[in-house]
Amino acid sequence: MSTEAQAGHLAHARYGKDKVRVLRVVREGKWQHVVEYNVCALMEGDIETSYTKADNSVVVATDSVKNITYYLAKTSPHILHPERFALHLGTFLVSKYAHIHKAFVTVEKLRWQRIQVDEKPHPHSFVRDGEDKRVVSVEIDGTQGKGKLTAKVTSGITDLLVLKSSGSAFESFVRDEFTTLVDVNDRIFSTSIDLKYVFDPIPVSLSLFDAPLPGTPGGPNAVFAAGKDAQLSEESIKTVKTQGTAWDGDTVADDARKVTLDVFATDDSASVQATLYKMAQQILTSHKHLQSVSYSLPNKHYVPVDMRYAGVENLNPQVQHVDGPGRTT
Ligand SMILES: O=c1[nH]c(=O)c2[nH]c(=O)[nH]c2[nH]1
Repeated sequence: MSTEAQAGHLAHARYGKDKVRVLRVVREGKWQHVVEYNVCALMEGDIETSYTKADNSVVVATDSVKNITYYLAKTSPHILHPERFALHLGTFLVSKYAHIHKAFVTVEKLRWQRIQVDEKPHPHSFVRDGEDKRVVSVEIDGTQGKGKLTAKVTSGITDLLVLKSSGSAFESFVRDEFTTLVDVNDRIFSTSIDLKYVFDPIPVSLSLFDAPLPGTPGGPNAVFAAGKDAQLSEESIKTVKTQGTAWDGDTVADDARKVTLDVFATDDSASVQATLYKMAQQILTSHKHLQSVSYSLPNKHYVPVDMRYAGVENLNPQVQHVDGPGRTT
């Protein structure tokens, strides 16, 4: 909420529930799938009087928002796919409550990868193989009418920690009275990568989540009516004309992570700026339904230790210490 101090009126109101933690197991015969999400679901609409007149009749309790999140975590056929789950939850909130006109859902997906036993994936055992998270933010806009919902989806990665011990230089930058940094043609490059990409907006409606997607025999509802946990099979998703859109967020996410790591590893980096741009260009070139890509790569500086105190020339530096972060976006 914000109020304008002088006029003393309500300028903006948005509320909901944050940090709803969901672990969902989907059983498919011997194979089990798990997702762990941190969910934030916020709403806007005709809710001003709850702030200005203590009128709780317009308040869907944040506790109910938490319960809806768990309800859809149990029943949504889209639960294993963060973009589609976030779209379902946001669409549900705006569709169910006449006076709620916008929903803002963020889903953070933690990494649980299958444990490989003797190089074979285990059916129900998983390992946290990195602290980076996939983050999906969805805005459902119902201000043009409940029959005309549109969704803006921004996805990405946070906290992807990387380091390369060679293949990075930083030379020929502005040199003046404020410059103390020396040119280096071979340095450590380490950073915690944050990536965001914005999909083309898509139309949504609640029936889209319940009815079969085109090319999906029987549709998700049929499966749930039969009392089974299920997901849309990957095969059926591929037949749907959704490639590269927010519906297909898993494919884009896998590729974006791969491109990020590949370019980081293989680029003969002239600077953080130049490497970052190459990553973004590659993602945009191969994903036509993305409107923009942005990266943040705060440089984690490792500085060679001057070891002349011990009579040691720390050349081709093998001992380095960590300096505070620069920030490049
Ligand atoms: O790749 C870099 N870009 C910079 O802008 C910068 N600034 C700095 O001090 N070191 C680096 N490295």
